[in-house]
Amino acid sequence: MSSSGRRRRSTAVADTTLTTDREERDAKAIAAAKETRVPTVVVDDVHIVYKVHGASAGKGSATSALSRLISRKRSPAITEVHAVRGVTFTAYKGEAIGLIGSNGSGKSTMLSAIAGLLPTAKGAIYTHGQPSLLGVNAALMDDLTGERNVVLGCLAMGMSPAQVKERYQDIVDFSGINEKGQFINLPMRTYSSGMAARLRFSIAAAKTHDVLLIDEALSTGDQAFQRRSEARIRELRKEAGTVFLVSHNNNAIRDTCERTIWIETGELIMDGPTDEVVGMYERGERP
Ligand SMILES: Nc1ncnc2c1ncn2[C@@H]1O[C@H](COP(=O)(O)OP(=O)(O)OP(=O)(O)O)[C@@H](O)[C@H]1O
Repeated sequence: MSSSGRRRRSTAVADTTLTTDREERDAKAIAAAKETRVPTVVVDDVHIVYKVHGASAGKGSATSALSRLISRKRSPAITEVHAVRGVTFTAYKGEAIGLIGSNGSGKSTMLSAIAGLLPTAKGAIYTHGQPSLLGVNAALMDDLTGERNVVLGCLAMGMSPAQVKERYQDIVDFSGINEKGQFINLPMRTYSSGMAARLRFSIAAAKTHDVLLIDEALSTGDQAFQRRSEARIRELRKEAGTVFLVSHNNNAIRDTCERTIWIETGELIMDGPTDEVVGMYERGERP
């Protein structure tokens, strides 16, 4: 065999070992979570429907809006978007669960509903403890400095001023915002979208959450930050509750979550060990 052939084979052997290790880890984690059996989130046949007002308003231009005003025509009918269709699953304490699926499949909608930000049209969601949604849109104030946002964000999460003082430097260091200058003293509007997302993640990750819902936060940081945040998610999981992670980065899902739920057009396609589910998703297969 040529040396490159040998190299290829040894890489393949290493890959298989990695996969087997991961499969073993995932199976153990799922079994442990089921053994302790403390359900943290129960999603029972949930349907979520967005109601879009004036969606069929013709061209949607200023002229057509003005002509509607002048002619006093009633606003057009409400259009419904059925984003989640009969999804059912139970999450247990200590689990980190990945949510995957193509664009518009309903992942973010599902997270918002678990966080209690969207009502269900049918079915119910029960949570044990307080779910916290950490999305790329989590509210920080653009005109305030990073420093003020850290303080306000921590207070808003229920930390005491003394706890904020104690954790402040760790949060700034974790975010890496100051790696390229004293950005923490500048208004948030001067941050790149990646920097802002890193700061949001760092603030939310400073606290132990009962149920932490993370929407795409990991894909915005650079490699070093992604590694730090993956390690922090593992810690958070140990410390307390359940972590949900929505991401298009399958490697982040593989490294962070032992269980994955695959949603497509609002329906649950598969729920099981990450390697199995992500593997099928990547191969374009269906169970
Ligand atoms: N505020 C909204 N109003 C109306 N429809 C919405 C709204 N937000 C999402 N939708 C629709 O709901 C469906 C699910 O969207 P959602 O954002 O949950 O998907 P996603 O899986 O998170 O997508 P992506 O991977 O692109 O972030 C899509 O058809 C989308 O167009």
